[in-house]
Amino acid sequence: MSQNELYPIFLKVAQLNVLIVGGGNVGLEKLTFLLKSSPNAKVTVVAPEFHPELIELAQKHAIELIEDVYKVSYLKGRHMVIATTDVVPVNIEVYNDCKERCILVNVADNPPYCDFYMGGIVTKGNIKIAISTNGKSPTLAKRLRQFFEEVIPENIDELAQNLNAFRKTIKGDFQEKVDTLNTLTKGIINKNE
Ligand SMILES: C[C@@]1(CC(=O)O)C2=NC(=C\c3[nH]c(c(CCC(=O)O)c3CC(=O)O)Cc3[nH]c(c(CC(=O)O)c3CCC(=O)O)/C=C3\N/C(=C\2)[C@@H](CCC(=O)O)[C@]3(C)CC(=O)O)/[C@H]1CCC(=O)O
Ligand SMILES: NC(=O)c1ccc[n+]([C@@H]2O[C@H](COP(=O)([O-])OP(=O)(O)OC[C@H]3O[C@@H](n4cnc5c(N)ncnc54)[C@H](O)[C@@H]3O)[C@@H](O)[C@H]2O)c1
Repeated sequence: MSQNELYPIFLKVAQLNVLIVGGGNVGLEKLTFLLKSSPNAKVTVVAPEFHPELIELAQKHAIELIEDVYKVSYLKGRHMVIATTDVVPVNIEVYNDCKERCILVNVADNPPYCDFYMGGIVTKGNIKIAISTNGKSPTLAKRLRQFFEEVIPENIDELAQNLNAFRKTIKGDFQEKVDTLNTLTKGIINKNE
């Protein structure tokens, strides 16, 4: 069985500069999922033309829109770039320009030109689960996201909040605190014990 070797991290996109190149259907889809998970993400979109829904979404979230074709100068100060244009050579140019500058880049729907993949994301308060199929089936990523959105209870966040409050009250050294928290939470997964 092949193994997913991607390493997931949870980015503070509100303090990173993200550039999306292209503002059509795919640009809208990527921006929608980015903002659904991270409503305060700092994003700029550059394109000569924008999907009307993208303009609407940008206004709601203070997203900067630049009405222009891609130029390498737009990479200045960016940490992460997502290329979504309908012109393959432009997407490849964005990819190469980013690689030269060590900027993380994703050419949407084009795995060989991705340093990272966007994932399916489930958020319940402070709890977040990211799903990857290693690029094998984005449809399955979507279905798994929908499944976990259904089955994970809304009040899972209360559990996290209560444990956070409790963890601040525990006395003892680090190991004693770890032991106390592990004993307390054992029942969450070992239902039969
Ligand atoms: C998860 C999600 C996140 C997001 O977009 O933010 C996401 N794709 C989503 C939906 C979706 N995308 C596509 C379909 C149509 C059906 C299908 O093809 O399955 C559907 C389903 C639908 O819309 O119903 C088309 C598609 N996508 C890729 C290819 C190329 C290829 O696979 O080779 C093609 C074919 C293009 C063509 O035919 O030309 C590639 C990628 N899409 C990824 C992410 C990365 C892998 C994630 C993973 O590991 O699973 C990766 C590798 C790169 C990337 O783009 O980051 C989001 C669901 C969000 C949600 O609902 O929660
Ligand atoms: N729409 C889909 O669901 C889908 C699914 C799979 C693959 N794709 C592929 O993804 C690509 C994009 O699809 P789309 O539906 O978003 O296309 P689209 O025509 O809706 O959008 C393309 C966007 O790229 C912009 N653009 C064009 N040249 C540019 C440049 N030089 N610099 C910056 N922006 C530029 C356009 O102004 C527009 O905003 C296509 O190659 C398509 O075949 C699309």
